[in-house]
Amino acid sequence: MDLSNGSPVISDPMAMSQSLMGVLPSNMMPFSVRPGGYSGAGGAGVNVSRRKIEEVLVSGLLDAMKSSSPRKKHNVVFGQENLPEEDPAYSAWMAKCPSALASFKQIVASAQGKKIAVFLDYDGTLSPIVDDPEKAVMSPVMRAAVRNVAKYFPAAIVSGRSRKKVLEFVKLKELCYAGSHGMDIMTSSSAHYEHNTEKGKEANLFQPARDFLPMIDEVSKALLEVTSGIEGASVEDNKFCVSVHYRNVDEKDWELVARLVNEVLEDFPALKVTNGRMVLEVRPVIDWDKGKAVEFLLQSLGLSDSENVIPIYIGDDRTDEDAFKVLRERNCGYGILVSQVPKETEAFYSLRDPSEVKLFLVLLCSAPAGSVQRVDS
Ligand SMILES: O=P(O)(O)OC[C@H]1O[C@H](O[C@H]2O[C@H](CO)[C@@H](O)[C@H](O)[C@H]2O)[C@H](O)[C@@H](O)[C@@H]1O
Repeated sequence: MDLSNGSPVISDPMAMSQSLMGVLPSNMMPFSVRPGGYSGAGGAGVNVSRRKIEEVLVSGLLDAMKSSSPRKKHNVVFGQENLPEEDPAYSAWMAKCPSALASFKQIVASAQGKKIAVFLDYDGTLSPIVDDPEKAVMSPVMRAAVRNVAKYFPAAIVSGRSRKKVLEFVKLKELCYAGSHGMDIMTSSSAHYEHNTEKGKEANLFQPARDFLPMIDEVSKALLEVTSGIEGASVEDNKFCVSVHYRNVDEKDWELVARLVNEVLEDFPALKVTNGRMVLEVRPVIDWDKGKAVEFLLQSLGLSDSENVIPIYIGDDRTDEDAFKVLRERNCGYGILVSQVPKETEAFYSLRDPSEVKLFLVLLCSAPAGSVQRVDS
Protein backbone atom coordinates (compact mmCIF):
# COMPACT_ATOMS: atom_id res chain seq x y z
CA MET A 1 0.00 0.00 0.00
CA ASP A 2 1.41 3.29 -0.99
CA LEU A 3 1.07 5.87 1.73
CA SER A 4 3.74 8.06 0.30
CA ASN A 5 1.42 11.00 -0.15
CA GLY A 6 0.94 10.72 3.59
CA SER A 7 -2.81 10.95 3.72
CA PRO A 8 -5.86 8.91 2.86
CA VAL A 9 -8.02 11.99 3.26
CA ILE A 10 -10.20 12.48 0.21
CA SER A 11 -8.54 15.50 -1.36
CA ASP A 12 -11.49 17.83 -1.09
CA PRO A 13 -14.50 16.39 0.66
CA MET A 14 -16.16 19.79 0.73
CA ALA A 15 -15.91 20.18 -3.04
CA MET A 16 -17.21 16.67 -3.49
CA SER A 17 -20.16 17.35 -1.24
CA GLN A 18 -20.91 20.73 -2.80
CA SER A 19 -21.18 19.13 -6.19
CA LEU A 20 -23.92 16.93 -4.79
CA MET A 21 -25.68 19.72 -2.97
CA GLY A 22 -29.35 19.98 -3.79
CA VAL A 23 -29.47 16.34 -4.73
CA LEU A 24 -28.62 14.61 -1.49
CA PRO A 25 -27.30 15.81 1.83
CA SER A 26 -23.63 15.37 1.11
CA ASN A 27 -22.83 13.66 4.40
CA MET A 28 -25.01 10.77 3.37
CA MET A 29 -23.49 10.24 -0.05
CA PRO A 30 -20.55 7.96 0.63
CA PHE A 31 -22.60 5.34 2.36
CA SER A 32 -25.71 3.52 1.44
CA VAL A 33 -28.02 2.80 4.29
CA ARG A 34 -30.13 0.60 2.08
CA PRO A 35 -28.80 -2.23 -0.03
CA GLY A 36 -28.52 -0.75 -3.48
CA GLY A 37 -27.88 2.72 -2.12
CA TYR A 38 -29.76 5.85 -2.94
CA SER A 39 -29.69 5.71 -6.67
CA GLY A 40 -33.47 5.94 -6.58
CA ALA A 41 -33.45 9.19 -4.68
CA GLY A 42 -30.46 10.43 -6.64
CA GLY A 43 -32.12 9.48 -9.90
CA ALA A 44 -35.11 11.59 -9.00
CA GLY A 45 -32.51 14.32 -8.81
CA VAL A 46 -33.24 17.97 -8.47
CA ASN A 47 -36.97 17.62 -8.98
CA VAL A 48 -37.38 16.07 -5.61
CA SER A 49 -37.62 18.53 -2.76
CA ARG A 50 -34.94 18.45 -0.16
CA ARG A 51 -37.53 17.66 2.54
CA LYS A 52 -38.66 14.61 0.59
CA ILE A 53 -35.08 13.46 0.15
CA GLU A 54 -34.49 13.83 3.86
CA GLU A 55 -37.53 11.64 4.50
CA VAL A 56 -36.08 9.00 2.20
CA LEU A 57 -32.75 9.20 3.98
CA VAL A 58 -34.28 8.91 7.42
CA SER A 59 -36.39 5.97 6.39
CA GLY A 60 -33.35 4.37 4.74
CA LEU A 61 -31.36 4.83 7.90
CA LEU A 62 -34.22 3.37 9.88
CA ASP A 63 -34.41 0.35 7.55
CA ALA A 64 -30.69 -0.18 8.03
CA MET A 65 -31.07 0.09 11.79
CA LYS A 66 -33.79 -2.55 11.76
CA SER A 67 -32.20 -4.96 9.33
CA SER A 68 -28.72 -4.92 10.77
CA SER A 69 -29.80 -4.96 14.38
CA PRO A 70 -31.73 -8.10 15.24
CA ARG A 71 -34.17 -7.49 18.05
CA LYS A 72 -32.79 -8.08 21.50
CA LYS A 73 -34.60 -11.36 21.98
CA HIS A 74 -32.77 -12.74 18.93
CA ASN A 75 -29.51 -11.21 19.95
CA VAL A 76 -28.71 -13.17 23.07
CA VAL A 77 -25.05 -14.03 22.92
CA PHE A 78 -25.12 -17.20 24.94
CA GLY A 79 -28.84 -17.53 24.32
CA GLN A 80 -31.44 -19.96 25.40
CA GLU A 81 -33.20 -19.69 22.07
CA ASN A 82 -32.93 -22.12 19.18
CA LEU A 83 -29.34 -23.08 18.77
CA PRO A 84 -28.08 -21.97 15.35
CA GLU A 85 -27.24 -25.54 14.44
CA GLU A 86 -30.93 -26.37 14.66
CA ASP A 87 -31.75 -23.67 12.18
CA PRO A 88 -31.60 -24.97 8.57
CA ALA A 89 -30.69 -21.51 7.27
CA TYR A 90 -27.75 -21.39 9.65
CA SER A 91 -26.63 -24.87 8.66
CA ALA A 92 -26.80 -23.91 4.97
CA TRP A 93 -24.75 -20.80 5.70
CA MET A 94 -22.21 -22.84 7.65
CA ALA A 95 -21.63 -24.90 4.53
CA LYS A 96 -20.42 -21.70 2.83
CA CYS A 97 -18.67 -20.23 5.84
CA PRO A 98 -17.53 -23.23 7.90
CA SER A 99 -16.51 -23.22 11.52
CA ALA A 100 -12.89 -22.18 12.01
CA LEU A 101 -12.75 -24.75 14.82
CA ALA A 102 -13.90 -27.60 12.62
CA SER A 103 -11.53 -26.36 9.89
CA PHE A 104 -8.62 -25.79 12.24
CA LYS A 105 -6.45 -28.52 10.73
CA GLN A 106 -6.81 -27.05 7.23
CA ILE A 107 -6.01 -23.57 8.50
CA VAL A 108 -2.85 -24.80 10.21
CA ALA A 109 -1.86 -26.91 7.22
CA SER A 110 -2.09 -23.87 4.94
CA ALA A 111 0.12 -21.91 7.36
CA GLN A 112 2.90 -24.48 7.23
CA GLY A 113 6.23 -22.69 7.01
CA LYS A 114 4.53 -19.29 6.95
CA LYS A 115 4.25 -16.58 9.55
CA ILE A 116 0.83 -16.07 11.12
CA ALA A 117 -0.34 -12.56 12.09
CA VAL A 118 -3.48 -12.20 14.20
CA PHE A 119 -5.95 -9.30 14.05
CA LEU A 120 -8.79 -9.13 16.55
CA ASP A 121 -11.85 -6.93 16.73
CA TYR A 122 -12.98 -6.17 20.29
CA ASP A 123 -16.76 -5.87 20.90
CA GLY A 124 -18.65 -9.04 20.07
CA THR A 125 -15.36 -10.83 19.37
CA LEU A 126 -13.26 -10.67 22.53
CA SER A 127 -16.11 -9.54 24.75
CA PRO A 128 -19.76 -10.51 24.54
CA ILE A 129 -22.24 -7.84 23.43
CA VAL A 130 -23.85 -6.25 26.48
CA ASP A 131 -26.40 -3.48 26.94
CA ASP A 132 -24.00 -1.03 28.55
CA PRO A 133 -20.93 -0.28 26.36
CA GLU A 134 -18.99 0.71 29.46
CA LYS A 135 -19.41 -2.80 30.84
CA ALA A 136 -18.12 -4.73 27.84
CA VAL A 137 -15.25 -6.20 29.79
CA MET A 138 -13.04 -9.01 28.65
CA SER A 139 -12.82 -12.12 30.81
CA PRO A 140 -9.47 -12.96 32.45
CA VAL A 141 -9.41 -16.24 30.51
CA MET A 142 -9.84 -14.39 27.21
CA ARG A 143 -7.12 -11.96 28.25
CA ALA A 144 -4.76 -14.86 28.96
CA ALA A 145 -5.55 -16.34 25.54
CA VAL A 146 -4.86 -13.02 23.79
CA ARG A 147 -1.66 -12.53 25.80
CA ASN A 148 -0.48 -15.93 24.62
CA VAL A 149 -1.34 -15.13 21.02
CA ALA A 150 0.74 -11.95 21.26
CA LYS A 151 3.59 -13.98 22.70
CA TYR A 152 3.73 -16.30 19.70
CA PHE A 153 2.48 -14.18 16.80
CA PRO A 154 2.43 -10.54 15.73
CA ALA A 155 -1.01 -9.42 16.91
CA ALA A 156 -3.22 -6.35 16.86
CA ILE A 157 -6.59 -5.24 18.17
CA VAL A 158 -8.64 -3.39 15.53
CA SER A 159 -11.66 -1.70 17.07
CA GLY A 160 -14.28 0.98 16.59
CA ARG A 161 -13.63 2.13 20.13
CA SER A 162 -11.10 4.80 20.94
CA ARG A 163 -7.62 3.33 21.23
CA LYS A 164 -7.42 4.44 24.84
CA LYS A 165 -10.72 2.76 25.73
CA VAL A 166 -9.92 -0.53 24.06
CA LEU A 167 -6.53 -0.62 25.78
CA GLU A 168 -8.31 -0.08 29.11
CA PHE A 169 -10.43 -3.13 28.37
CA VAL A 170 -7.71 -5.37 26.95
CA LYS A 171 -4.96 -4.26 29.33
CA LEU A 172 -2.15 -5.85 27.32
CA LYS A 173 0.85 -3.83 26.23
CA GLU A 174 2.30 -6.49 23.99
CA LEU A 175 -0.03 -5.91 21.06
CA CYS A 176 -0.61 -3.20 18.47
CA TYR A 177 -3.82 -1.20 18.74
CA ALA A 178 -5.87 0.36 15.96
CA GLY A 179 -8.73 2.35 17.54
CA SER A 180 -11.50 4.45 15.94
CA HIS A 181 -12.04 1.89 13.16
CA GLY A 182 -8.35 1.94 12.31
CA MET A 183 -7.98 5.74 12.29
CA ASP A 184 -5.72 5.70 15.35
CA ILE A 185 -2.96 3.13 15.02
CA MET A 186 -0.19 2.54 17.51
CA THR A 187 2.37 -0.15 16.90
CA SER A 188 3.96 -1.50 20.03
CA SER A 189 7.67 -1.40 20.68
CA SER A 190 7.72 -4.78 22.33
CA ALA A 191 8.38 -8.33 21.20
CA HIS A 192 7.95 -8.92 17.47
CA TYR A 193 7.64 -5.27 16.59
CA GLU A 194 10.91 -3.92 17.93
CA HIS A 195 13.00 -4.65 14.90
CA ASN A 196 10.37 -3.46 12.51
CA THR A 197 9.50 -0.11 14.02
CA GLU A 198 11.66 2.89 13.46
CA LYS A 199 14.78 2.81 15.60
CA GLY A 200 14.73 5.00 18.67
CA LYS A 201 10.96 5.31 18.79
CA GLU A 202 8.98 3.63 21.53
CA ALA A 203 6.01 3.16 19.29
CA ASN A 204 4.69 4.53 16.03
CA LEU A 205 1.50 6.45 15.76
CA PHE A 206 -0.58 6.82 12.61
CA GLN A 207 -3.66 9.03 12.70
CA PRO A 208 -4.98 9.69 9.19
CA ALA A 209 -8.01 11.67 10.44
CA ARG A 210 -6.14 13.96 12.78
CA ASP A 211 -7.49 17.12 11.13
CA PHE A 212 -11.02 16.03 11.96
CA LEU A 213 -10.54 16.07 15.73
CA PRO A 214 -12.18 19.49 16.37
CA MET A 215 -15.09 18.54 14.11
CA ILE A 216 -15.58 15.19 15.85
CA ASP A 217 -15.57 16.96 19.16
CA GLU A 218 -18.23 19.36 17.92
CA VAL A 219 -20.46 16.69 16.38
CA SER A 220 -20.14 14.59 19.51
CA LYS A 221 -21.49 17.44 21.63
CA ALA A 222 -24.29 18.13 19.16
CA LEU A 223 -25.31 14.46 19.07
CA LEU A 224 -25.25 14.29 22.85
CA GLU A 225 -27.47 17.31 23.09
CA VAL A 226 -30.08 16.24 20.54
CA THR A 227 -30.38 12.69 21.86
CA SER A 228 -30.43 13.62 25.54
CA GLY A 229 -34.22 13.50 25.61
CA ILE A 230 -34.48 10.00 24.15
CA GLU A 231 -34.68 7.38 26.83
CA GLY A 232 -31.96 4.75 26.45
CA ALA A 233 -29.95 6.62 23.79
CA SER A 234 -26.30 7.27 24.51
CA VAL A 235 -23.39 8.85 22.71
CA GLU A 236 -19.85 7.48 22.92
CA ASP A 237 -16.94 9.62 21.81
CA ASN A 238 -14.43 7.30 20.17
CA LYS A 239 -11.93 10.07 19.41
CA PHE A 240 -11.96 9.99 15.59
CA CYS A 241 -15.55 8.78 15.37
CA VAL A 242 -18.69 8.91 17.48
CA SER A 243 -21.17 6.16 18.30
CA VAL A 244 -24.86 6.83 18.87
CA HIS A 245 -26.20 3.76 20.67
CA TYR A 246 -29.85 2.77 20.30
CA ARG A 247 -29.70 -0.74 21.81
CA ASN A 248 -31.61 0.48 24.87
CA VAL A 249 -34.00 2.73 22.97
CA ASP A 250 -37.60 1.63 22.47
CA GLU A 251 -38.03 0.67 18.82
CA LYS A 252 -40.77 3.23 18.41
CA ASP A 253 -38.12 5.93 18.96
CA TRP A 254 -35.57 4.55 16.50
CA GLU A 255 -36.96 6.76 13.75
CA LEU A 256 -36.44 9.78 15.96
CA VAL A 257 -32.83 8.73 16.56
CA ALA A 258 -32.29 8.35 12.79
CA ARG A 259 -33.93 11.73 12.14
CA LEU A 260 -31.90 13.59 14.74
CA VAL A 261 -28.59 12.06 13.65
CA ASN A 262 -29.42 12.90 10.04
CA GLU A 263 -30.30 16.48 10.99
CA VAL A 264 -27.08 16.99 12.94
CA LEU A 265 -25.02 15.61 10.08
CA GLU A 266 -26.48 18.11 7.65
CA ASP A 267 -24.16 20.65 9.27
CA PHE A 268 -21.15 18.34 8.87
CA PRO A 269 -20.76 17.46 5.19
CA ALA A 270 -17.30 16.01 5.80
CA LEU A 271 -18.75 13.34 8.08
CA LYS A 272 -20.76 10.23 7.24
CA VAL A 273 -22.76 7.69 9.20
CA THR A 274 -22.60 3.91 9.08
CA ASN A 275 -24.64 1.35 10.95
CA GLY A 276 -23.24 -1.26 13.34
CA ARG A 277 -24.78 -3.53 15.94
CA MET A 278 -27.51 -1.27 17.29
CA VAL A 279 -25.23 1.68 16.90
CA LEU A 280 -24.92 4.53 14.39
CA GLU A 281 -21.28 5.36 13.82
CA VAL A 282 -20.40 8.87 12.69
CA ARG A 283 -16.98 9.29 11.13
CA PRO A 284 -14.92 11.33 8.68
CA VAL A 285 -15.38 10.88 4.95
CA ILE A 286 -11.90 9.58 4.35
CA ASP A 287 -10.67 6.61 2.40
CA TRP A 288 -9.73 4.65 5.48
CA ASP A 289 -11.28 1.69 7.26
CA LYS A 290 -10.34 -1.47 9.16
CA GLY A 291 -9.14 -3.06 5.91
CA LYS A 292 -6.76 -0.20 5.22
CA ALA A 293 -5.60 -0.40 8.84
CA VAL A 294 -4.76 -4.09 8.43
CA GLU A 295 -2.79 -3.36 5.26
CA PHE A 296 -0.99 -0.54 7.04
CA LEU A 297 -0.13 -2.77 10.01
CA LEU A 298 1.09 -5.60 7.79
CA GLN A 299 3.32 -3.19 5.95
CA SER A 300 4.66 -1.37 8.97
CA LEU A 301 5.36 -4.62 10.81
CA GLY A 302 7.27 -6.04 7.88
CA LEU A 303 4.56 -8.62 7.18
CA SER A 304 3.36 -7.59 3.75
CA ASP A 305 4.87 -10.59 1.93
CA SER A 306 1.61 -12.31 1.09
CA GLU A 307 3.46 -15.46 -0.03
CA ASN A 308 4.88 -16.06 3.41
CA VAL A 309 2.47 -14.43 5.83
CA ILE A 310 -0.98 -15.68 6.79
CA PRO A 311 -3.02 -12.91 8.40
CA ILE A 312 -6.02 -14.10 10.40
CA TYR A 313 -8.67 -11.46 11.16
CA ILE A 314 -11.51 -12.25 13.56
CA GLY A 315 -14.48 -9.88 13.85
CA ASP A 316 -18.25 -9.74 14.18
CA ASP A 317 -19.33 -6.47 12.66
CA ARG A 318 -20.00 -4.88 9.30
CA THR A 319 -16.92 -2.73 9.71
CA ASP A 320 -14.85 -5.93 9.91
CA GLU A 321 -16.00 -6.83 6.41
CA ASP A 322 -13.53 -4.25 5.04
CA ALA A 323 -10.71 -6.27 6.58
CA PHE A 324 -12.15 -9.61 5.39
CA LYS A 325 -12.35 -8.16 1.89
CA VAL A 326 -8.72 -7.04 1.95
CA LEU A 327 -7.58 -10.54 2.93
CA ARG A 328 -9.76 -12.13 0.25
CA GLU A 329 -8.47 -9.74 -2.40
CA ARG A 330 -4.85 -10.29 -1.37
CA ASN A 331 -5.61 -13.97 -1.60
CA CYS A 332 -3.77 -14.56 1.63
CA GLY A 333 -4.99 -15.31 5.12
CA TYR A 334 -8.47 -15.76 6.47
CA GLY A 335 -11.31 -13.61 7.67
CA ILE A 336 -13.29 -15.28 10.42
CA LEU A 337 -16.78 -13.90 11.11
CA VAL A 338 -18.19 -14.23 14.62
CA SER A 339 -21.91 -14.74 14.20
CA GLN A 340 -24.81 -16.84 15.40
CA VAL A 341 -26.95 -15.90 12.44
CA PRO A 342 -26.32 -16.31 8.72
CA LYS A 343 -24.81 -13.14 7.26
CA GLU A 344 -23.49 -12.12 3.90
CA THR A 345 -19.76 -11.97 4.41
CA GLU A 346 -16.34 -11.82 2.82
CA ALA A 347 -15.01 -14.04 5.60
CA PHE A 348 -13.82 -17.58 4.86
CA TYR A 349 -14.71 -19.09 8.20
CA SER A 350 -16.99 -18.48 11.15
CA LEU A 351 -17.10 -18.80 14.91
CA ARG A 352 -20.29 -18.61 16.92
CA ASP A 353 -19.37 -16.32 19.78
CA PRO A 354 -16.49 -15.03 21.91
CA SER A 355 -16.19 -18.36 23.74
CA GLU A 356 -15.42 -20.05 20.40
CA VAL A 357 -12.99 -17.23 19.59
CA LYS A 358 -11.18 -17.99 22.84
CA LEU A 359 -11.02 -21.68 21.97
CA PHE A 360 -9.65 -20.90 18.52
CA LEU A 361 -6.93 -18.67 20.00
CA VAL A 362 -5.99 -21.32 22.55
CA LEU A 363 -5.77 -23.94 19.79
CA LEU A 364 -3.61 -21.64 17.68
CA CYS A 365 -1.12 -21.20 20.50
CA SER A 366 -1.02 -24.88 21.28
CA ALA A 367 -0.52 -26.03 17.69
CA PRO A 368 2.75 -27.97 17.50
CA ALA A 369 5.70 -25.63 16.94
CA GLY A 370 6.60 -27.43 13.70
CA SER A 371 3.14 -26.92 12.22
CA VAL A 372 2.94 -23.14 12.64
CA GLN A 373 5.80 -20.69 12.62
CA ARG A 374 5.89 -19.22 16.10
CA VAL A 375 8.23 -16.65 17.47
CA ASP A 376 9.88 -19.24 19.72
CA SER A 377 10.39 -21.72 16.88
O1 LIG B 1 -15.10 -2.51 16.26
P1 LIG B 1 -15.66 -2.92 17.58
O2 LIG B 1 -14.61 -3.14 18.61
O3 LIG B 1 -16.57 -4.11 17.45
O4 LIG B 1 -16.55 -1.67 18.04
C1 LIG B 1 -17.80 -1.41 17.44
C2 LIG B 1 -18.69 -0.74 18.45
O5 LIG B 1 -18.62 -1.55 19.61
C3 LIG B 1 -19.26 -1.09 20.79
O6 LIG B 1 -20.66 -1.19 20.63
C4 LIG B 1 -21.12 -2.52 20.52
O7 LIG B 1 -20.85 -3.22 21.77
C5 LIG B 1 -21.53 -2.68 22.93
C6 LIG B 1 -21.06 -3.46 24.14
O8 LIG B 1 -21.27 -4.83 24.01
C7 LIG B 1 -23.03 -2.78 22.70
O9 LIG B 1 -23.73 -2.23 23.83
C8 LIG B 1 -23.41 -2.00 21.43
O10 LIG B 1 -24.79 -2.14 21.16
C9 LIG B 1 -22.60 -2.53 20.24
O11 LIG B 1 -22.86 -1.76 19.08
C10 LIG B 1 -18.82 0.32 21.12
O12 LIG B 1 -19.53 0.76 22.27
C11 LIG B 1 -19.02 1.24 19.93
O13 LIG B 1 -18.55 2.53 20.25
C12 LIG B 1 -18.21 0.68 18.77
O14 LIG B 1 -18.40 1.52 17.65
